[in-house]
Amino acid sequence: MQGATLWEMARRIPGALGQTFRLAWSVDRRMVVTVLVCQLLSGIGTAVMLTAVARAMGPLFGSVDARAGLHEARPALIVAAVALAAGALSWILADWATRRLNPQVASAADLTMVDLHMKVELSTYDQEGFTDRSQAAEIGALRAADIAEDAKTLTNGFVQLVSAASVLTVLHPLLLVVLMLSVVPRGLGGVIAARIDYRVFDASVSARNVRGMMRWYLTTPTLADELRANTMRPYLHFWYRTMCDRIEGKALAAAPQYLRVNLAAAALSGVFIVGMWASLAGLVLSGQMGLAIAGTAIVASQTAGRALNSIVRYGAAMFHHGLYLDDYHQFLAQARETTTRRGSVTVRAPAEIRLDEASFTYPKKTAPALHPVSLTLRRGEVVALVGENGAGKSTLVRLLTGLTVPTGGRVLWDGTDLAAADAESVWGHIGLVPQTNGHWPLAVRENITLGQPRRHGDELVWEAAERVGMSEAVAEFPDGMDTLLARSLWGGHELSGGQWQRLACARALYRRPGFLILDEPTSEMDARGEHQIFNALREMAPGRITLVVTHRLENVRMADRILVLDKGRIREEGSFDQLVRAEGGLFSELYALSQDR
Ligand SMILES: Nc1ncnc2c1ncn2[C@@H]1O[C@H](COP(=O)(O)OP(=O)(O)OP(=O)(O)O)[C@@H](O)[C@H]1O
Repeated sequence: MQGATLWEMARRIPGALGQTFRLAWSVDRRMVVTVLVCQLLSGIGTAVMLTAVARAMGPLFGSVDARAGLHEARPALIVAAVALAAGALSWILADWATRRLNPQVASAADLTMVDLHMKVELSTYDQEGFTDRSQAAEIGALRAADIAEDAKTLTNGFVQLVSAASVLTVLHPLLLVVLMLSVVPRGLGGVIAARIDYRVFDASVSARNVRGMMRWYLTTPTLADELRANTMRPYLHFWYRTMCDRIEGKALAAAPQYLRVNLAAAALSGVFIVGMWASLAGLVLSGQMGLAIAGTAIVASQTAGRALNSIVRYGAAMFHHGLYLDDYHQFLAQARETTTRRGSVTVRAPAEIRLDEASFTYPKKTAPALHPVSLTLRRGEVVALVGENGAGKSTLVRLLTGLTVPTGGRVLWDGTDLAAADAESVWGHIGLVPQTNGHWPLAVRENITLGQPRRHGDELVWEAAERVGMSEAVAEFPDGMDTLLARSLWGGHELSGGQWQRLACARALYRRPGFLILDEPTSEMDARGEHQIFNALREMAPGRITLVVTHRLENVRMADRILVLDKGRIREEGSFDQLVRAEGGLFSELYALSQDR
């Protein structure tokens, strides 16, 4: 942007028009055609109106008897009035069609973006600048409807201009040249101002992003207790204010630049307008143009002037919004490249999951989070995965579930390499309770069935709630299964931390997956809840592979096998009794520490 010339920038407008057209065409072709036809009709209306006015001017001003002149001009005046009305009607219809089109364009742009976010590989989130680019693209998506509006007014300006300019050229070509000159400075001014605007935005996109993220932390009820009780407000206020200042500073620094550009453009444009009126007067005084024709020239020049103004204004706006639209399209192209596309092999619920020297190193990290690991999990087994913070447990879970592919080695589900398997088919067999689970602002029923809706009744939903000890609580909610779980929304109900965890477990159990993974599922639960969950796991174990990640080492007694992960390596493996008794072992040390609190 810094180095782009005005010409290069002006050249972007057709591109932006094309992008907008394609977007609008993809959502509602009928309305796009309506807008285009109405634009054309409104232009024809203007041309007919101006030609008729030119015809009427002669008898109106040339005749000695005003009554006779009016009579002679009447047919032309009627044509002018009808053309004017038809033009206005076309414009109104175009406006109606755009109003129908715009919300659809806005939703389509937004939906595409949100959908792509949900489809990209997890590693995309680790790419440098991904969140900033996503934020810039979001602005593009928000502006998509504005651009459609700009495009309509801009193309209308062109149609009007062509009509008026043709009439004006027939009257005297000089007038057209001078008129054009009067608008060019404002056009340049508009484009330069748009460039400054975009630069300001671009310079503050990171600060905006961070501020937007922090805003959630400062305003959400989830953190309201912590924020108040720990007197965090003054520092957070200072922090937020600093981000506001940074954004504000960029905008304020640009204000004098806008002033200079606008003043210069208006002054230059004024000089050319005076020039046009002077040429018109000169032509009349020198006898090269009759007064009647001069009258028509004034009407035509006013129309052409208005059209040119709207071309300039909306061209600049289009250019401005088009820059964001560019960000949007660039982001879509990049995000599409990183959507999860592994392979086409569909898998079944796994009877055996095997890691074959699988390792993983996060981008921009030199040390692997997981060193080459080989292990096998079998259907019917309950395996516990333990280890200290940062040992690599969640990373291992992501590999086993195909959420990420290993950077070395292979993960095989019944012999199928997950790197070549269809990711959706893999995830269809998984039930995952992650460390941080979503408190989805949906009804209880949707919170349990989310991801695997079933048509036939609520029986299985209640069963899942029962397994995690939530059925009594749900029955007492104001609307039972229909209770909306979002305190921030009208009529919403809030759950406790432990209840949310129980619901996340219910969701995973309801899926009846082939591979059930629970990552710290009971950290916020009471003893009864914990007991219920582990009972449910044991009951359901025969039909699936179960993996439990936990720091509460008492809980791993129920596991058939325990894997102890240490700094990205499996250090120990065995039953609870074996590991507790192992002299100098990491598990026995951690267990002893947990007993010694
Ligand atoms: N997205 C990421 N980008 C870079 N490094 C990461 C990322 N996620 C995790 N790591 C690093 O990988 C290592 C293993 O992290 P992981 O989350 O797998 O540990 P964990 O055993 O699940 O820890 P905890 O018990 O605290 O949940 C850590 O050193 C962590 O800093």
